[in-house]
Amino acid sequence: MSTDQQSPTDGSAPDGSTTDDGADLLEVDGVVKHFGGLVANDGVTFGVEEASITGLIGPNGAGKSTLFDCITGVHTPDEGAVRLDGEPIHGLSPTKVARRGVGRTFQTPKTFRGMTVRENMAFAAREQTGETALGALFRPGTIRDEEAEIQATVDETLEFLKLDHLADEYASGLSGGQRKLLELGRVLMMDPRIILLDEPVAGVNPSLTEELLARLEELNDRGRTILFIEHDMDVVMAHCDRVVVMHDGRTLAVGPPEIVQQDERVVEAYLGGVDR
Ligand SMILES: Nc1ncnc2c1ncn2[C@@H]1O[C@H](COP(=O)(O)OP(=O)(O)OP(=O)(O)O)[C@@H](O)[C@H]1O
Repeated sequence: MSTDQQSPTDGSAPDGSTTDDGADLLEVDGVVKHFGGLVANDGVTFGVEEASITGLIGPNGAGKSTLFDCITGVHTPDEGAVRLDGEPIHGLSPTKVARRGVGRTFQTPKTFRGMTVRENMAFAAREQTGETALGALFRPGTIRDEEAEIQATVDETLEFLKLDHLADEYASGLSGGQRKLLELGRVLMMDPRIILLDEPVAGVNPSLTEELLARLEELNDRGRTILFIEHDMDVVMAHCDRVVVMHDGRTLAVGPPEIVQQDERVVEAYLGGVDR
């Protein structure tokens, strides 16, 4: 990546690493991803500080979802590295990346519609431990203890998300916003170090949007690191400590929202209509 993609006023070093005090939990380092002749990610570089809320923004087609796919093991970058706590995670399978502590939600939530809310949550925890039927057969006592622990965490998490009154409803009966909360719940059951959310409030009604954002803030207050893609600039400005702007597959700017919002290249590329 050429160094001139980073804003000199953006709080990041020319190579995209942060110069703030906090350590970067997630490092995206020169990630390149081609689809045939199309370069969807072209040297994307930035860091996500531990216990921060970072927003990833950029026009349609900027390469944001592709980058999430490169971070979470759906795609292997053609070049560059993704590190969690200093350890490379690029090239691992999505399951392995999840087990390392990277949780992810999708634009369209992935829940099992034929399972109840409670079953969806418990299933996510079992997926994370990789428990097999054969293993369960040989360790019945341990499994009973683990199961009780899972159910207790399910109850606690549903209460936290204010979904406890829906515990025995089928996921198919939930609204879109409730399904997004359930998907967040499934991710929390995996106890991730960092949560990646792809447009968490898109298409969610205003009261549930507030609920979801409040839950994210609370998770962050408890030390959870969050990276989310969002098109709603009011949400980004109100809730993010740092913003990463992507354009044409590249990192255009990285920094605090109020600084990034005033970066002329960002305004030109993306924020033209935002009041400053
Ligand atoms: N699997 C794929 N095969 C071919 N091209 C792809 C694939 N996935 C993404 N692309 C292309 O890569 C570019 C970046 O797409 P991507 O979905 O990552 O952008 P985005 O910033 O997430 O956009 P949006 O905000 O619309 O979701 C686009 O030109 C897209 O058409």
